[in-house]
Amino acid sequence: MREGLMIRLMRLYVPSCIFRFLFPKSLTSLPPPPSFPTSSQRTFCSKINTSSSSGFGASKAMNLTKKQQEVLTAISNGKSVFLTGSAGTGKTFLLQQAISLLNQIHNPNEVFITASTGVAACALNGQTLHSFSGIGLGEGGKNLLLNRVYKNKPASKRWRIAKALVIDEISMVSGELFDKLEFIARKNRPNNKEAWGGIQLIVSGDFFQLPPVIKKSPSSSSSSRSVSDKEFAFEADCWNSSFGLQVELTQVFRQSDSQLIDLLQGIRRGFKDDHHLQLLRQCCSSDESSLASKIGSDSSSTVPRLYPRNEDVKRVNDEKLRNLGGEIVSYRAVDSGNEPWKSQLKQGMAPEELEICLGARVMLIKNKAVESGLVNGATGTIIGFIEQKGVIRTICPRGGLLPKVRFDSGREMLIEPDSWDVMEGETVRATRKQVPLILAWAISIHKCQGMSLDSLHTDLSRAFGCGMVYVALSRVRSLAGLHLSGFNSSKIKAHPKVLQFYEGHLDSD
Ligand SMILES: Nc1ncnc2c1ncn2[C@@H]1O[C@H](COP(=O)(O)OP(=O)(O)OP(=O)(O)O)[C@@H](O)[C@H]1O
Repeated sequence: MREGLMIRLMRLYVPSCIFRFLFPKSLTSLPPPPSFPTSSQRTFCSKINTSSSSGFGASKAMNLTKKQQEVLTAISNGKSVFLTGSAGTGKTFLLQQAISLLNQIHNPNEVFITASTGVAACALNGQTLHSFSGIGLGEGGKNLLLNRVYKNKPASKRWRIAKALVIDEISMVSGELFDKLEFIARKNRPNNKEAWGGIQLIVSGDFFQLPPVIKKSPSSSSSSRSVSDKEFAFEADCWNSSFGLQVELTQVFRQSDSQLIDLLQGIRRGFKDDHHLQLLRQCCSSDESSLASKIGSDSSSTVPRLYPRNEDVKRVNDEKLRNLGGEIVSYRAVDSGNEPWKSQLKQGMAPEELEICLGARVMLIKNKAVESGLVNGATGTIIGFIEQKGVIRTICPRGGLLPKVRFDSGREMLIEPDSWDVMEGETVRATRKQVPLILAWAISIHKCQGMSLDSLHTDLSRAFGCGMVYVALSRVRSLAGLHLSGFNSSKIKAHPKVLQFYEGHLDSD
């Protein structure tokens, strides 16, 4: 870290011919400095337009809040940071800024971008935490996992050379795993006795959102230590020594309606306030026909349905597609690269096979034209298929038939294939090429974590566990766009340990 800062400072103050002589490699690998606003430009809030863009991942010209700025300053000072906050407070947005900053401070080949889920990893062009760390499924004691990493040469090299490690969606990493990874980091870096062997750690997520999937061992008896002892990462023994700064962002950008923000803050904490329940009941429409009579059948058919379970998502999308009765056009993804990175492509948003037809409801899963709102999460309808020369023939049927989408904003666009990389430092390890669309009549709540939607309908009758209701509801931008069915206040749940963790000791704005 100190070396990176020194290079940046010298770059500012040393004549370029001398700098090039001193750091021939660094000079070519360091991109221009980050363009986040300086402290004198902290005129946030009033300049923010929260309603115009659809989807997530759009990086418009925005000013950072004081807290967001502080996080970047701490990172450039070499601190390890835990970044949290409720849905829509800009964690992902800030993480993207942090990644470009880290890539300027360090050699990008020594900066590793990971996430606990394939969807989140693909969204950041990173790899899953499991594939980065070389621990396989992560089952077994820490020494067993360490030996597995020692035998995996590329993985132990990653641990040795890492200067910075980014972990997104930390809420889905258990405390048990967090401790094991810290142990592996330290053992691979014996010269540095600090936590994580001195790797700068940038961790982001909201523990009130989806929790880790804990496999209960069938052999565990009451006397043996349960796997759920350290269920959440903040319960890890090494948690506090891992960070120089733990920050909670509190300013919500996704929603601007204070009534909705207040309602979501309550649900996040598992509160069942009468006033909030009353508001939610007003959003209920018992079935599809009552939703249609409430908002009109044209509008109701375009509202994405969020379901807790994948089988419901598949059933609804298949049913709606077949009901249109049009000729199905299929797009088959082309994958390249080696294992284990290639397998991670299957966990991302881009489907192996995309089946669509005229009239199908679709969602964009890549930013196409940020300035016109054609970003990740924008929804629309297929209005035609047009033959195009020069596209990847193996993906597209009949040697180049591309789908044309009319987005809900009114913009139309021919959607060309795009690519998703699994990166390790600056090296591309695997790539999927596919048309960047998914069917959007229905989406799973797990996959929509991170999205912003103008409207949604969610059937919560099969919701399970803590945080699921909160994740579903917090995707919407306004109360007018929120439609519910199967709602039951008993499904609003926050974990008591999470509540306790957020009480007090985080630095918030
Ligand atoms: N400083 C800012 N000014 C204006 N808009 C911002 C700012 N920070 C973030 N945003 C916008 O707020 C929206 C939500 O941000 P983001 O998706 O990063 O939130 P998040 O905390 O990651 O949410 P979730 O937990 O649901 O994934 C995005 O449209 C983002 O561009």
